[in-house]
Amino acid sequence: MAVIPVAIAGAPYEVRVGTGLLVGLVDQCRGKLRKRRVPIITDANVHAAWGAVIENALHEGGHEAVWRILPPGEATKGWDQLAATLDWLLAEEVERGDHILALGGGVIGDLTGFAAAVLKRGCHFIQLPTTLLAQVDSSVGGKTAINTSAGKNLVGAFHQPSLVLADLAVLDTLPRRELLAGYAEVVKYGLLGDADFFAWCDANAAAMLAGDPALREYAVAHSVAAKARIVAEDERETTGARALLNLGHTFGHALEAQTGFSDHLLHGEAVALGMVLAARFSATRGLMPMASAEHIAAHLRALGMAADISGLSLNCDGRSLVAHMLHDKKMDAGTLPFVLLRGIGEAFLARDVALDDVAAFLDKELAR
Ligand SMILES: NC(=O)c1ccc[n+]([C@@H]2O[C@H](COP(=O)([O-])OP(=O)(O)OC[C@H]3O[C@@H](n4cnc5c(N)ncnc54)[C@H](O)[C@@H]3O)[C@@H](O)[C@H]2O)c1
Ligand SMILES: O=C(O)C(=O)C[C@@H](O)[C@H](O)[C@H](O)COP(=O)(O)O
Ligand SMILES: [Zn+2]
Repeated sequence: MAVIPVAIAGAPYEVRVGTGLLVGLVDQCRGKLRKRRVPIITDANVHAAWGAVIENALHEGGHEAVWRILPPGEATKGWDQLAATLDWLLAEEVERGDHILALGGGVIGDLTGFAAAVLKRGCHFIQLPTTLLAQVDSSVGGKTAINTSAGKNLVGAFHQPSLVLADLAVLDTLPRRELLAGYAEVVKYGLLGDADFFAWCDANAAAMLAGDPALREYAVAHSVAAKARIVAEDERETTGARALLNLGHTFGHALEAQTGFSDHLLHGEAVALGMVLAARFSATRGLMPMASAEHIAAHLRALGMAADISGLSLNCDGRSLVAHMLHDKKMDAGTLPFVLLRGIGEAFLARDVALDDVAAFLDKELAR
């Protein structure tokens, strides 16, 4: 097992990465489960695949699982399910000192984390991430949120979990499409600040995705360590360090908004496309060779991922995608900083990007 400390001032915690952590859940959570009844929020797919394992683990440890099972999918991360979940937690008489368990992907983690942040002005939660994306990214760092009709993650809070248990065994039941979507957030760490890790991805991603256990553990632990370093430095995205984790997201969130936050385009798929767009846009500004941008696109394509928005049937122009971007949380006094690349492994925050240039660039990409 790899143990990665997340050194948030005032709220440090561990991310444990290994196989079989859920079977030993009560032991892993020692000192945190104060009551017999343990509230767990999950979705129907995860419950079907892993509910019994959790149920048994809690039972053997003298606890009882009390489930809230939500519909799978991005639409769950909204006002309706937040309100209903808060009402449920109140009915279950969850107290501030209790821990709520979030068993699922980023949708469940973001929603549960936000509910925990506002329930009684803040109670504890534990992340049990079950997607590759959630293990390498969303379960770590305390960004919690829901989507609104105006856009992605627009209502939320920074609220850190007390513990993250990334059990690699759960990846065995994850559909290939979800695995690939999660891989986008893995390779992101290479692209934004670690050229050696990108080279490792180039050499090992196919075998890692095919299920090699040692490669999986390395990919997850290395990604978590990269994220832990960044969020410990800039928990609330104020210095610019954490904003680099948004590589591909300004473009990606606009694509998600344009496709109605639906299964048509998963978050990770949008981020993969967004990273290629950020790289190509950087190249058009002379910041990096176009060959490097195309290397990224080719890397994703070789794994079976889409790398071109022209294949998406978006039925829109560049200007309408830019309109979605105006809701981006990085927006600052009328300007929108973009995470661009000076090369693979060299992301930076560009504050001088004209949105007309972005719209014109996107028009070309849509027609590619
Ligand atoms: N808070 C953050 O820092 C952060 C970071 C990245 C992404 N996110 C958010 O995370 C969300 C995407 O998360 P996601 O990609 O995990 O999607 P998700 O939570 O929708 O899960 C993907 C799908 O896989 C299923 N699933 C999950 N685990 C499974 C398993 N082990 N076996 C079988 N099926 C399983 C789910 O039911 C769902 O259908 C987006 O809303 C995104 O904005 C947040
Ligand atoms: O943790 C972060 O910081 C990230 O930006 C990670 C992203 O992968 C994630 O999708 C995040 O939710 C996007 O943040 P947002 O602030 O743009 O909503
Ligand atoms: Zn993301």
